[in-house]
Amino acid sequence: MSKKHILLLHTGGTISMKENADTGGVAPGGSNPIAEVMDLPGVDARYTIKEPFQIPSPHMTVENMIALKKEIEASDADGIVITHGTDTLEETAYFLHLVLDTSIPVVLTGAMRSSNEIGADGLPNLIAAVKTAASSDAEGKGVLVVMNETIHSAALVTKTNTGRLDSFKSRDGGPVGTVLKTGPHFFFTPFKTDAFSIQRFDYHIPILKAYAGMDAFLINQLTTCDGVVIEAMGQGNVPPEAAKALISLIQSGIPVVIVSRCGSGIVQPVYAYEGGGAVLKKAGALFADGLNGQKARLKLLAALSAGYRQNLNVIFS
Ligand SMILES: NC(=O)C[C@H](N)C(=O)O
Repeated sequence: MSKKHILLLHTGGTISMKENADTGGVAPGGSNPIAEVMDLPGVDARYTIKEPFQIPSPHMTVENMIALKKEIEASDADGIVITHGTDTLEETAYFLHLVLDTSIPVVLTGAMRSSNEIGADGLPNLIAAVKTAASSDAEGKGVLVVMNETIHSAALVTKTNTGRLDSFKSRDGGPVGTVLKTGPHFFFTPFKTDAFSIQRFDYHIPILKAYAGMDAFLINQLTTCDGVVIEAMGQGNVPPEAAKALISLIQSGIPVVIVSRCGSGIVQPVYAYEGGGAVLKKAGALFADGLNGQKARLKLLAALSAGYRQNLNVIFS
């Protein structure tokens, strides 16, 4: 059998950084240490290696994500691995999950420790990601994230811890698989919706967080936005003054998407008191199931870009 052809796209992040022995600071050096690794032990594949950019992932933009989409669409590889900073890895993974129309494996990975730190996880993560991308078992599963020998769906995974190697978790749905010495082993196939055919992406969609005593001040500044995501309390509730301001945004035609600040669980229009989810829903707020704020924002952006402005209640149902 011929070797699988893997397109490796390096974008930066800690996986490509080194710790300065004198200052302890972690930053990109002159060259990307992970891009120099050509011979991955235990993997039988051939590679095309590209480095479209080398940035810390807090610098990642939707434009960068679109550039990755184009690289993937232009490639004839059997599988794609993207190395990425972990801070926004889930956002790039989820955006690609929403907009790519492909069944080949697309796997993102990164590192919690830079290449010369004790316990550096970049190389083992890269090997596990390539093993996954080279497996036909990974086809048709949407975009995957491989960290710490665990395979996650881009739709479910989030970074849960600032520094631990096991930071990436799929809190509600659970991981979709694990990477063994022999290759990936899947527990189930994650649900994947049709790809959004995006046109433009210059939308202003801020994310707000609800807090006890939240008033209208911040929300009233958002009258020129294309949409707002609010990390509401519990199942999707906000304080009364914040609710009034959100409802007036909705009435002026601005989509308002409700997620929960809990970090786990599904938002539901349960509570019918002032500011409760049932009242917000009745006023036209959109509920984003179990998505976190940063993913709900990308879903709204993709839906607006694909022309679903009048059907957002179908997309967020
Ligand atoms: N572990 C990491 O990659 C974090 C880094 N700040 C980044 O996202 O670029």
